[in-house]
Amino acid sequence: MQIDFTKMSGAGNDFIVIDNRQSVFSLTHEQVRTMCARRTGIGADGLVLVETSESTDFRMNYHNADGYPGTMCGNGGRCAVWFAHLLGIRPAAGRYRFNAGPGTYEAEVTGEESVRLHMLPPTDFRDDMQAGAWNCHFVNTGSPHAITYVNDLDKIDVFAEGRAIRHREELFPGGANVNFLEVTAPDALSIRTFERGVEDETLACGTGTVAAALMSYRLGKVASSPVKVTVRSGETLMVGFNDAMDEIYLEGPARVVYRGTITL
Ligand SMILES: N[C@@H](CCC[C@H](N)C(=O)O)C(=O)O
Repeated sequence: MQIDFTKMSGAGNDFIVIDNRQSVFSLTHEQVRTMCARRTGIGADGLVLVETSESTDFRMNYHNADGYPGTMCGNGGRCAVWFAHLLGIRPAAGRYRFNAGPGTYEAEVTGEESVRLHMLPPTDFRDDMQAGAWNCHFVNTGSPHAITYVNDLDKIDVFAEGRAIRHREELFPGGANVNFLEVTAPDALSIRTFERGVEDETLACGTGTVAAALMSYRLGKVASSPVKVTVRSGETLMVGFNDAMDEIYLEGPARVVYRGTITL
């Protein structure tokens, strides 16, 4: 089976994006893992299928690199919108509505390879959860995120420490993505994320970035919206929100890296 794909980067969080509006592909867990494998496959944090939807412009069907369906992917959603724009799914519109999991999302193209995604309200804020030596907070922003604050982000062994927290099922049933945050200004953070389903540190995580900004505002660690969040790739994502946290956006780059064909 030959599959045409587009490799995309959402601030360094990278994805294999496939136009599956004709429902040609029904990829197995092993096929997704094979495609996402860094050394022997295309290599990606996840795989996005853009599919038809009866009620919106398209459906985003997201899988993590481990081959299993993921929960909401913020950077993947932003890449899917730019991909839809390039496909001309709604020519000259610029504003899109799409389904992802149980949710419906809105987004707009804000410039060349720049997308603003409107996120659903967060749920399940929790504080002061002790994961070994780490005092964690938790919130679900479409995906589950554990959050801990550090003073020197570059010195953290994100793989080892993040993996240990990720598997604390007694604290986070089903596991969680793990975010290490450093507050750098009254409106700015730096973040590093160990991602569930990738089982490694990623260069960015959209729902993690949103979790970081909302948690930090709620705890009084940042003073205003929007919050500028510097991710591991060095790029910046913007998170804007109102005090009620029922209007939230994630904005940043969504780039085409290359296009290719793979034979499975
Ligand atoms: N990188 C994504 C998060 C994808 C889902 C996450 N790995 C999970 O399984 O919870 C993002 O940009 O939000």
